[in-house]
Amino acid sequence: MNAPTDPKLLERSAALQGMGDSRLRKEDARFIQGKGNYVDDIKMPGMLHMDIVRSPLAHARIKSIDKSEALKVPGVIAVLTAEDLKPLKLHWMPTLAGDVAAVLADGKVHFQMQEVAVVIAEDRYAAADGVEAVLVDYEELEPVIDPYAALAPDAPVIREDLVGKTVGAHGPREHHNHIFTWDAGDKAAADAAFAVAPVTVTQRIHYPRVHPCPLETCGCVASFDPVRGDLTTYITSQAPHVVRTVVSMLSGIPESKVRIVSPDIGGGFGNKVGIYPGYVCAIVSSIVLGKPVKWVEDRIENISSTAFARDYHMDGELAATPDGRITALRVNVIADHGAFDACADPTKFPAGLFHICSGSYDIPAAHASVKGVYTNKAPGGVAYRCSFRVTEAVYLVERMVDVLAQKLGIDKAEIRSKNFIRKEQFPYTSAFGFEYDSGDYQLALDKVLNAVDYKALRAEQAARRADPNSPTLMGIGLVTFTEVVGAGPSKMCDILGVGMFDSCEIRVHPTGSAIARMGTITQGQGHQTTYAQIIATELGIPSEVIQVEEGDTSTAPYGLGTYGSRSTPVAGAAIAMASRKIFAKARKIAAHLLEVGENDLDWEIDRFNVKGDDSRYKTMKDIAWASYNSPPPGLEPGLEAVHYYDPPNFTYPFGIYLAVVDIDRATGETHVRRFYALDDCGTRINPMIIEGQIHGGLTEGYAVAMGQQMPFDAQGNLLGNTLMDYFLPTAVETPHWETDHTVTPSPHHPLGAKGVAESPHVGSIPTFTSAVVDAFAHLGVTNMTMPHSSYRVWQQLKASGVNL
Ligand code: PCD
Ligand SMILES: [Cu+]
Repeated sequence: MNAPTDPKLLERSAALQGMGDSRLRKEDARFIQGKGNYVDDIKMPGMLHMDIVRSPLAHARIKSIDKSEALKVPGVIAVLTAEDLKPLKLHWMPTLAGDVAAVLADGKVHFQMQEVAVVIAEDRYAAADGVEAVLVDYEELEPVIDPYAALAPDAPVIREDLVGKTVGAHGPREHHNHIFTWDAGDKAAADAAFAVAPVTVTQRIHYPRVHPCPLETCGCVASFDPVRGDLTTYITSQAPHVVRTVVSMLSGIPESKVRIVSPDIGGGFGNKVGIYPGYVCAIVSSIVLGKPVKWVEDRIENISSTAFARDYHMDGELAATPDGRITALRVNVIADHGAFDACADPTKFPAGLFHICSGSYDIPAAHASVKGVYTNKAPGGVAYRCSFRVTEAVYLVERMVDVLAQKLGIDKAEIRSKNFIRKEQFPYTSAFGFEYDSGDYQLALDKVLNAVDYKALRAEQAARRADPNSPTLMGIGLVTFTEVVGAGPSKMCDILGVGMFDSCEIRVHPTGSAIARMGTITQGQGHQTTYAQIIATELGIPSEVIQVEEGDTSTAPYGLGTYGSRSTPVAGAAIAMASRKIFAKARKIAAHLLEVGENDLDWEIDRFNVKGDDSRYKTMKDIAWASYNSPPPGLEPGLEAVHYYDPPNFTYPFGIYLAVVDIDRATGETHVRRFYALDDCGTRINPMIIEGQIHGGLTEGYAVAMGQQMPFDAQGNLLGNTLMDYFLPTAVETPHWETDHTVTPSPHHPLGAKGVAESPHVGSIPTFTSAVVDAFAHLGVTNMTMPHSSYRVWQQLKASGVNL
């Protein structure tokens, strides 16, 4: 469709608020009035409250649990332990990664704050008092905190339930604390390239453990109806249909009698993909007691026991020619998965999509190996604003390219440009076998370098370095990343056997408004706004009268949910395809009404015109009415369609990020002077929402790079599980963001759109590190471990002898 120029047509097109329009968010009218409806807002008659007894120790045997005092607390109705769940075979549950996790500790605790027992009471206060009164007698065991130490031959056995199990869900296990070893690429080819390489660099890079920390913590209200035998659960889930399937499998209740509803969600960020013991216990309690049971965790519980992210210890190596052409990449990772392997990845990918670690570069040979290890820490390994370990992969390759540039004395921008996959090489198959769909990296890089006047920045930096009295060190960070999002083609991606397609159902009503439902679920992304825009453009119905619903498994078609920036690549495509089914039927109806052949019609914004005579037309509104009133003979009445979209490939959005920092030589404080983010997500549906998503992702990237961390002491105590310690930037700390874009459509997506929401997180974290390290580059520093807090940067200032 060509963009109209005629003012009347422009007006008609603008009235639709379709794709490309920065339409204001429809959901905000409710949110800014405090009218959101979150899990904790849900109250049901007779509802009981659950609270959890948690382990103070990281590794211990449970000698006894005494419930008697707790049961005397007024209002306490029941206390459940693993012993009570055993007859139901629910004391352990399967994880998404093919392991099992304790629902309630079965004889042993494996991490601090692990769930040991639950207390059900008439109100939240009584439940908390009950928790205090449960007496658990522990026998301390030696905790295993360091993942390298976990692999020592004589390391304590963490998972006694797996003793003697030599094969796990992802292949052989070589040690009692080893989970899997995953390999990708061609080891022989990479080794051969290294053997003859004139230049090689190596670097150990730790990406520390962090937590997604959404503002709303996790929780649910489970309500089992003993008369009808059906179960409704309101839950903070990014994947309600998957929860329904799992709940049915675990409970034996037919899936048709299980209804899962994700109401408004106060941020997900990967933290709300998995199934937590609290959910299972609330559901079991509701079934056993025949009453609704609410469980909502508090902040400390959220940070210390629900899914963490990252914790990758990476050894990277690059081989190159003396002029900076990369010839091979090798990487070995020790992945600390905590006590249970509960990573939320597509089933066949224990290390997620780490294969993207060859980045935006045409690297002929590459090999990656990831070893998963158990430690006495909370389980997780989720995609915190990242498409399954893409953040770790991008961090690795971008750090390595900087290290190589430094060794060779080549500028960061130049070495990247030299190794880019060229525009004409797309579709490009990487050494790891991923087929990149489209990109134009050089165009985007040039745009950024011009926008910030890179040459002038480097000149300023040189002058600063030459001045021994300069109060600050100046650093320039540059990252040119590629992501892989839109899981995914069901030939490659599934969750517990269910292919990772997504779905859309659209019904156009007689008066021309419509309702659409998808298998995804917004957590703040604005799907109600943007999804309507796709339909508006496809069908010529104004966005304003298109109602978008998600998150209720009783009404929405089956879908795999929202995470990994998959909604636009997968559900977005399903929306386009469902619209096109309706469009095809509408054309038939229009031809019938106008008494011409279908080929004699032209589509124009919101109507079919008779070719050559646009005084004869039928609008989509006319057609909707006719479809219920006078459909052509032989055509069934109504105007609706369902589409399940199985994408042929992932989409590969990319970006070029540049940061300028000034580090105070006295205090180590890092001031972000400039942050320029150019993103390319193909066709853009709502530029304003994209900008908001980028601001959000950059802010979370700033949080991770500059302050977030989850340190453990030798006993396995998590130091800092409140927002006093765990860094969530506010408007005060957050730098100013400059955004820009190029548009390289995806050739295989019906709209040309790629995902965007994770890019700013994935791309910005290595940019901050690149900038901070760059401030010290002239002093021989090649790497610094996040977070780059003032204290740690100050330590580097001292170590480099440049503190004031
Ligand atoms: N091309 C394009 C793309 C896109 N878009 C838009 O934007 C958004 C986003 O998208 P995407 O990218 O597709 O994504 P999604 O799927 O939807 O989402 C997801 C993401 O999202 C983000 N963002 C956000 N926001 C908010 N507010 N909140 C939240 O929570 C969140 N989260 C985060 C995360 S983390 Mo993961 O889960 O970790 O994996 S993943 C993630 C939406 O609305 C859409 O429509 C447009 O417009 N265009
Ligand atoms: Cu990830």
